[in-house]
Amino acid sequence: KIYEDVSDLPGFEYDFVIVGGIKSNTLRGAAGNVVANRLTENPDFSVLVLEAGVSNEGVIDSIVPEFVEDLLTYNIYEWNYTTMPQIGLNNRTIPYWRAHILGGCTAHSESVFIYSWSLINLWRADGMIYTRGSAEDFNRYAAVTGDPGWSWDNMFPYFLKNEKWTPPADHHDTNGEFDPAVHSTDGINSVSLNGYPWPVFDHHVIQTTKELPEEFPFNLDFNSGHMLGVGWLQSTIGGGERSTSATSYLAPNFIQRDNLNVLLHAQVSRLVDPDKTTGELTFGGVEFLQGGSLFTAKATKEIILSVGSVGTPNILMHSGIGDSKALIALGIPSVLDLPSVGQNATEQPLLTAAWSVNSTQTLDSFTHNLTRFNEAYTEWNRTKTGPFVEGGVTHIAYMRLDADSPIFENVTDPSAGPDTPHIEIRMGTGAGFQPTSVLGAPTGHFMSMVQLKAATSGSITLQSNNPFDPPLVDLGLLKTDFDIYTVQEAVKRAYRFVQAPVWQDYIIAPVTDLSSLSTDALDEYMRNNASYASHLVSTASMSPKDASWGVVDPDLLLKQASGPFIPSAHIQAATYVVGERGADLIKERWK
Ligand SMILES: Cc1cc2nc3c(=O)[nH]c(=O)nc-3n(C[C@H](O)[C@H](O)[C@H](O)COP(=O)(O)OP(=O)(O)OC[C@H]3O[C@@H](n4cnc5c(N)ncnc54)[C@H](O)[C@@H]3O)c2cc1C
Repeated sequence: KIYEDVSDLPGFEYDFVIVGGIKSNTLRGAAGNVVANRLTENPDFSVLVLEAGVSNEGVIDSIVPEFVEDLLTYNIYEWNYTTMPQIGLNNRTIPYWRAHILGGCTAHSESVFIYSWSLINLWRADGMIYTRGSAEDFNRYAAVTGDPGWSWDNMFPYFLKNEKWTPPADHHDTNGEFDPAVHSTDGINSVSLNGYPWPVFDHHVIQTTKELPEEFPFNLDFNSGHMLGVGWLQSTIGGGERSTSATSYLAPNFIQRDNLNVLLHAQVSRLVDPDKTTGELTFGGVEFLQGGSLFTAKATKEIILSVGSVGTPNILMHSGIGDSKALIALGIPSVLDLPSVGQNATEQPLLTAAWSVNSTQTLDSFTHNLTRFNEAYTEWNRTKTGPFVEGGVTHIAYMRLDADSPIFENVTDPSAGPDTPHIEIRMGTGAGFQPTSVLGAPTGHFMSMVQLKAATSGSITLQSNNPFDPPLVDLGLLKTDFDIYTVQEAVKRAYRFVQAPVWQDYIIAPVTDLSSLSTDALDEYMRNNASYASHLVSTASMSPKDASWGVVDPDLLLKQASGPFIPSAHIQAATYVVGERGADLIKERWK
């Protein structure tokens, strides 16, 4: 059952208390709901999920795939963080999106509409993109943690357990657009190919893989563990609606379980009642705030912290778990000295390139024209079909830097292996990916590409001992030579992509000609325009049981004394399977 008011809660003691869940209308908060669903499969377990955010029920921007970023502008669905000045971005501070809604960030990812001059400008971030990462990514997790359970072969069944492969909204023939052998129709979370065709643009992309097959080979399915090449986008969308961890794992049939309780508007401040008498540190429960009052929920078996990569270190540090010197300096008594808490914060930088095009078959036709926008919305409302059933991206290209790239003279290759990309270029019709500041007046028809990859390192730290003050978020964007080199190389690849003969009559001109910029000028452009992919990881990193670094052990248990590796992908799929395996590990401990 989902409760809005603490006074309706059946009690304050449960077997498991899960902090952080997500409801359906935004795009995040994936893992907590997965664990809640799987634990309550056992009717003997009682579970409480505490979620600070609001309900996703009926939040239209979290349901219509095309409205992906709207929620980012509505403050109640957002934690409203702002980053620290980013040295690599010429000291810019930027808003850092984190969902404040049931379903977490899976419920609030993509599109911001700003209505002005009767035009609709769209600045698209990211959303619903379903990419699992490379087999090598997972095999590296297994090797680094010393637990083969995290290998690709062992995690693959969890992808199938999570995923419910669904026909696209337009029911088009999907033959040749994915590999059914690596998908499952038996899972919980809907995944589909795009459900609205862009025949002209689609043809140009696929034709490029034929005209430039060496640099841009076609990849039937980048979710097979082998990501390199250009493939059709897969998204967490089903029946023309966004699928989130709240809509899938907390769907009505699951939420009716008597042993599953979800309390919204419950912001957890810290873990309470630390006890070291048995030699092992335990906590008795969690303290949370609702309606101006503090309450405590007790867990008799386990507390599961699943509050995302900003929230998790924040709660740990306010509970006295972290770098003890830094905590004591803020007046927080140290309970466990774990200096890795909040460190290694790893994000993917993102830069956009856009071109005006000689075609009216673009998303701009709908987003720049209120009449067509309303027609499309009406179609979506009536039949869950039309251009609003997807987020705007059509394909993704994954590629590696050349093995003899000069950057490797001084930097060790950070990728997980030779079958793992350094660069992602995702593409689609429309100026949607282009910040309006770069585009100017967003009239006309465009196509755009987004480059991301690389790995930066920042941190989540505290500004005070008040758990309700926002933490300090440093993404460390574009701080390293490798990141700068890789984003520059990604820009060059994007321009080489559109040099395939097929684009000749289609492209009119780049919005900003990045190919004509000198290395220094491109560097400056990146620093002034780059953003992030919303893929923060590693702030509570996993390490081998006996390692002196890290925050959790390979069983996902907080370690006494416990290297950031971001998957070469968007990260909701990885989050879902960590939740799935995490639930199995907990069930195993308590069977
Ligand atoms: C704008 C955006 C777009 C994205 N697009 C994509 C994409 O296209 N594809 C993809 O694969 N990934 C995408 N991601 C990333 C993906 O959504 C996240 O990796 C994933 O949701 C992480 O899940 P999580 O459970 O770790 O944390 P979150 O999703 O952040 O969930 C944490 C939950 O905990 C709650 N919480 C936090 N603090 C507290 C507290 N103190 N007390 C109680 N509750 C609390 C939050 O409100 C939230 O509901 C996107 C992320 C964003 C922000």
